[in-house]
Parts: sequence; C-alpha cells; structure tokens
Amino acid sequence: MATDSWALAVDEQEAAAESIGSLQIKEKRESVNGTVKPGEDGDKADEEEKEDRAAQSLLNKLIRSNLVNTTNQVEVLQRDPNSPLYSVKSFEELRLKPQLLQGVYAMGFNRPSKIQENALPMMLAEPPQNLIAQSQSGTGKTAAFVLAMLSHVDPANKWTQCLCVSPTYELALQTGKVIEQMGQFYPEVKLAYAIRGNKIERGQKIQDQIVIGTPGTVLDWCLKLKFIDPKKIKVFVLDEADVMIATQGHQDQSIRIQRMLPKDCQMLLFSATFEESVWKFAERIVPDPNIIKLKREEETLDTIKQYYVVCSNKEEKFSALCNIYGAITIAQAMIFCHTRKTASWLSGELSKEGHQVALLSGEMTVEQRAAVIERFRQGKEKVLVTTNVCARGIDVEQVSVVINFDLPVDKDGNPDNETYLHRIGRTGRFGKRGLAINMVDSKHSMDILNTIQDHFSKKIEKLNTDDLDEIEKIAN
Ligand SMILES: Nc1ncnc2c1ncn2[C@@H]1O[C@H](COP(=O)(O)OP(=O)(O)OP(=O)(O)O)[C@@H](O)[C@H]1O
Repeated sequence: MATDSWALAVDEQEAAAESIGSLQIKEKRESVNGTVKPGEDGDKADEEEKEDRAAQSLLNKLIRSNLVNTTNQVEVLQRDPNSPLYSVKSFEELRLKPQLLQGVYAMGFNRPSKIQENALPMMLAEPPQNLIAQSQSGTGKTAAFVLAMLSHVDPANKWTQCLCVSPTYELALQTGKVIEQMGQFYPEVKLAYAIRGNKIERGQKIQDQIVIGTPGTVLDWCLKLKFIDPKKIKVFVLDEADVMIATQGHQDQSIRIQRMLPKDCQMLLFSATFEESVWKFAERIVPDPNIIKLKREEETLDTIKQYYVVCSNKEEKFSALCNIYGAITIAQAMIFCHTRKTASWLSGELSKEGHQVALLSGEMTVEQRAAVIERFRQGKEKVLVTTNVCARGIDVEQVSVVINFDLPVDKDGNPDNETYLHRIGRTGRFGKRGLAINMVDSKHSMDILNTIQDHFSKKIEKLNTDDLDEIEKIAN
C-alpha cells in the first residue's frame, strides 16, 4: 500500500517535471471562507504525502540502531514555572523498579538521552504531569514514554491502565516491540495490540495493562466493543502526532478517545516536528501541558565544497560521473535522481562499470529499503542511487560525496532548497569536509542551480570533468 504511493509520488514528480515547459492550467479550486479547498488532484497529492510520512518514520525506526547525536540544548516550558525543574543524568536517579532498570541496561542504554533527562522526571513525577515533547526522530522519545508507561502500571490490576496510539499498524508494532524489550524482566505486565485483524471475543474485558494501537481500533475497543474501560486509564500516549494529523480521520478519533478518559489521566504527546497544525492538535489533546523541545541540529553548507558540471544529456552526465570516479577516491557516495527510471538506468550503468551499487527505489517495501540502507551503511555497497521521494526525510549518516544527478525540485518543478540542504548535508558532517557535485543539463536546470546558490549565498563552482587534474584538485 505505502509502496504504491511512493512509486506514484515519483511518477507524479516525473509528470510534473515533464509538464513544466507547457504549463497546464489545473482545475480551478473553490475558495471556502478564504481558504483554498483542494480539488481532487490536491487531495490525491496530500494523500501521498501522508503515506510518505508514515513510511519515512517507519524507515527511520528500522534503520536506527543508535541515538542521534545532538549538541543542541533542550528547551523546557513548565506549566508551573515556580516548581523546581528536575533533570537526571543517570537512570538510577529515577528510582525505577529494579526489573525496569534491568530492562533499560539490557537494551544497552547507559544514561538518559538529552530529551530523556528532562522528560523522564516530569513523566514519572507525582502527581502525574502532562507533557508535549518534540524532538527529531532518533532522540529517545519512544524509549522515554515506554519507560513511563511501564513505571505507572500496577500489574496486580488486571485491566488496561495505559493506552498508546500510533498512526499506523506498522508503527504500533515497532513501539510494541520496545515495550516488550524494555519490560522483558517484568513479565507480570502484559501488552495487547489494538490493531486491525486482532480479533478478540466480544463481551470480554481486556486484562492486559498496556494497550497499543491505531486510533480507529483503539476507539472501537473503548466505545463500541467495550473491551477497555476508558475511565480506568491512567496514562494516555499519543505518539508521532505529526504523522497522525497527516492521516485523514486520525485527529478526530484521537480527540474522541481523549474525551473518554478521566480528568486526572496523564496525557503525553510526542512529535518529531512542530508545525502550527501539530501544535493546535497537541493543545486539544494535552491540557495544561509542560513542553519540552529539542531543536534539530542545523544542517550547514559551511564545510561542504559545492561544484557543478555542465552536460547536455544523461549519457554525458554519466560519463562525467565516471571521470570523477576515475580521478578521485570516493569512499561512499549518494547519488540522487529525479525519477525511478533514471535511478534504475544509472545504477545499471554504474554496475556495468564495475561499481558495487545499491538502488533505493519506489517499488520496494519499507523493510527492503531498510535492508538496502543497512548494507550501504556497512559498506557492502559504495554507491547508493536513489530518488528524491525515497530519500526525503531519511537520516543516513556521513557519506563522502553527494551527487545530484538531477537537481532537487518540488512537485511543481521549482527549486527545492530545503531538500538540497538535506541531501548534501549528509556529507561534511562532524567537522569533516564534504563534497557535493551538481549535474546541470539544460538552461532550466542552470536556473535552478542559480536559485539554490542565491538562496544559500554560497558559491557553487564550475567543474570541468574532462580535465582530470582539475577534478583531482577538488578532493584536496
Ligand atoms: N538513553 C539511551 N541510550 C542509548 N540508546 C538509546 C537511549 N534511548 C533510546 N536509545 C536508542 O536510540 C534509538 C532511538 O530511540 P527512540 O526510538 O526512542 O527515539 P525516537 O525519538 O522515539 O525516534 P523515532 O520517533 O524515530 O522512534 C533506538 O535505537 C533506541 O533503542
């Protein structure tokens, strides 16, 4: 399902790119109360973007084995600014149940992550405090709320006490795994999955203390099927709020669940981003919140040398690429193409030249993509060829060279500065010097390059790939 939509999105981009020259006038859109109501096309595009987000989020989870490194400071806004602000530097300070501390250490965690330092004391405080927390994927949010849920349940009580909602079936399963892992030495606590296909006999009450699921099924279990008594819930977690609101109906279902819960239920909401829409939703779900924010590490172009190469078609771009490979030693490169077709053509050509190539393509499932990225990370392949849609939002660590075989453009064919920064920000990390090479093959793509250059006010130098000496110089 998700795979199709990724593929569709690439195809749509391809179509958009082809139609730039002959600007098509799309169906006029109605304006309701000053807001533009998208027509069918708009709805379809939105739908794809949503699918994307959930798939990206899952992919990031699958490929992440460590915490993301960040030196940014945590920003804490307390509901009661006069109450002391606690933060912990060790898990011992939290006075966790021994079984849970054992679970934490068994997972290889030595000390709390940046966000956990502040979020954990707040979540474990008595009386319970509500929390809205935002930090990028991989900073330890999931581990934090899982620990909070496991700490708050009373295993002697055979009813559901913690409810956690996730945007998709797959994301719920992933979080469930973390609960199982962290609770491995606390077997009295049971977990149930409120997801499609999990059939429970009607008329009974669930005895598992923690239930994780998607909003629709959780709502059914509380309201229609009455498997759960919402009045007995002590902790309500809404995970991935930004992905949640991007999915039709999830927002309303989540709010309906929240309304059934008792007033003193602890409400916790997590998000990787904090757009206005997420914020509005968060405020409806979490009354009187404490707020914790961790800024994303800013990507910068300061340590990256940027070049462009002028070619007239994709074959010329390919031979320029071969010249670059012939002149400098490239440890690992990521190559971005605009369409799936170009990506698979290019990876075929590179393979013929003897390169070990990995292709990240729109037809693959999220699991397959994760496996490709993992192999690339382990250095089994030295070149990763990918499309824009596949790689947007993925956090792959350091590569030495990034090549824009096609320049990044948005769905309307306009220069996409943000994607450019994100793509080439993969190189030149951690103080190392990185190299980014852009391939230009028309006046239009030259215009795009100039716009990007102006946007960042950083010169992108011309490179003559027929001159091997010149290429050699750029590596030094
Ligand atoms: N204190 C810690 N010490 C070491 N590793 C940790 C710690 N907390 C979490 N991790 C690990 O870091 C990775 C990211 O953590 P986690 O999944 O909790 O982050 P997240 O912010 O929820 O990201 P996402 O939204 O992508 O799931 C996981 O592999 C997790 O096991």
